[in-house]
Amino acid sequence: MGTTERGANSRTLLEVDDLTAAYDDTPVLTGINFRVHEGETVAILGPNGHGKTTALRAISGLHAKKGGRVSFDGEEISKESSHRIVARGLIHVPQGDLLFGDMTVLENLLLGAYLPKAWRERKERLEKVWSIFGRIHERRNELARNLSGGERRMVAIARGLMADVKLIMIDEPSLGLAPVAIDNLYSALAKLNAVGLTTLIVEESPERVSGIAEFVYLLDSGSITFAGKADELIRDRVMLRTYLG
Ligand SMILES: Nc1ncnc2c1ncn2[C@@H]1O[C@H](COP(=O)(O)OP(=O)(O)OP(=O)(O)O)[C@@H](O)[C@H]1O
Repeated sequence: MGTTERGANSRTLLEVDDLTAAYDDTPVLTGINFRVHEGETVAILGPNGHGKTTALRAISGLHAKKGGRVSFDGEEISKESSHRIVARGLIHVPQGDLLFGDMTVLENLLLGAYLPKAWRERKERLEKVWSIFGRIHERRNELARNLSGGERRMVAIARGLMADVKLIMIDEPSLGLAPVAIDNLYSALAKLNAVGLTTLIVEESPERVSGIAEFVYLLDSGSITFAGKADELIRDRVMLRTYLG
């Protein structure tokens, strides 16, 4: 189990070494390396189409890896099924909402607690979810299809928190939301860290995550081209112009 300069006292929860992935013969990830330590909020940033979603899908077993090694909580998971990876507590909230529109908010959340331990603890977990996403507590008996885009995004993330989560990976939570909805969502995401959760967020720009991410990686054309603080990346005008336009 390794540590790096940024988290000398915390365990490494997710280790990704030389991960490669492709669609048929087209390479998308050309060997990426990164770490997430227990209790951290980390972001993977980068322009659209450069491999961020593919990286999350490869880690969570939804897309076949070509090569490399992924370890979670001290054990290699490179070859495991997505079902087994979820059971280990590595939860992936994909892009978009993927809610069941004709079910209530509460029913959607309970779907996230489908494994036996999570089901037994569902009441406590709901209390935790309400403490983070107060807005959806007010809307708990509403059909999901009647929610705003920002509320739907909150429910999708909250559903992930109903599982036995050790690390939650959230793919572009701000996608398609109005600025005020993004602000509300990010205020809630800041609380994930406060309740001790470990979070990996994928976003396009460093400004979005600078308030909550302790460490960021820039993914460009399938490679990590920057690793450091979000503020350093924001100050690095050349890097920003080159990669994020
Ligand atoms: N199912 C697929 N089949 C073939 N190519 C794909 C598929 N999904 C993604 N790609 C290609 O793989 C590359 C990386 O896509 P990916 O979705 O991982 O990027 P991204 O950085 O997450 O961008 P976005 O935010 O737009 O999803 C892109 O060139 C994309 O066109």
